[in-house]
Amino acid sequence: MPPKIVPKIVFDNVTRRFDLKDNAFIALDRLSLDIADGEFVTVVGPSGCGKSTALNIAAGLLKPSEGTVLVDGKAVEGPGPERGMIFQQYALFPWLTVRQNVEFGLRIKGEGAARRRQIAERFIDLVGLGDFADALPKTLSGGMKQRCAIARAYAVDPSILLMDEPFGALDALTRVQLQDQLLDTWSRERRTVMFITHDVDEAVYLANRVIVMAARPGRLKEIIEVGLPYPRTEEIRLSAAFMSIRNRVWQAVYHQ
Ligand SMILES: Nc1ncnc2c1ncn2[C@@H]1O[C@H](COP(=O)(O)OP(=O)(O)OP(=O)(O)O)[C@@H](O)[C@H]1O
Repeated sequence: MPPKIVPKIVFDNVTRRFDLKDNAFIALDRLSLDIADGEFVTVVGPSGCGKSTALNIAAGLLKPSEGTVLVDGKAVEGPGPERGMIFQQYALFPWLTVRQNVEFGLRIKGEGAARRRQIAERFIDLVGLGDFADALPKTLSGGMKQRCAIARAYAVDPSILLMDEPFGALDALTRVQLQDQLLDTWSRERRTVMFITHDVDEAVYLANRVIVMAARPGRLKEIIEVGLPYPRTEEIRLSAAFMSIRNRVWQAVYHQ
């Protein structure tokens, strides 16, 4: 018998209610979803369909009302170093330099000074901020701040990246560059990625599978296999095959 493959992340019938004054509001209704080790999934859907709620439950920042999220077969009870989070708002420490921001998680992890510096350097270079290692966040552009946040998340070597609209605030060109950089690192270091976006093109360009959600109550609507080869290139982005998948995702999101 072939060995049983345990998915990296399992949403098992996950419901989250928020208690309002007179009633309970269902933000996420019985979400069940398996994400394989090394897989890149993107999550799209109308505003309020529970995307961030699902991601925050996987991150351990929010408890489900019912159901469980399992990571490597173990129930999530809180945040953990194997899960890195990247948000739309860069969430850098403004009083620390790029290097100090990137070293921050390594310090918590207990890495010594020399090793911290070495690892930070590697990831700062990877995201193209080598010339800005000693700069404070306020002197950086939005794209550069997000690169720094990505370097900080990568540096602690999480096996899972949970990304909540990380490129949402960026201009189109920076966004495309960061998408390519993210795919490049993902293909070399094979992390499992769950990535929320409002941008259908971005969702298709990055993913193995696109998870489409619906609102009121927030729930899984459809899973669309992308099936395009990696590395993804401009040629793929402009191809008829890409367009056809993009149109399917668009229909699923906007004609609910
Ligand atoms: N702390 C809270 N208290 C009450 N309701 C909440 C809370 N957090 C989220 N909600 C509600 O749950 C629903 C799902 O929210 P969530 O942020 O997960 O949606 P989303 O799909 O990420 O939306 P968006 O695309 O706009 O970011 C929304 O209707 C929201 O108002």
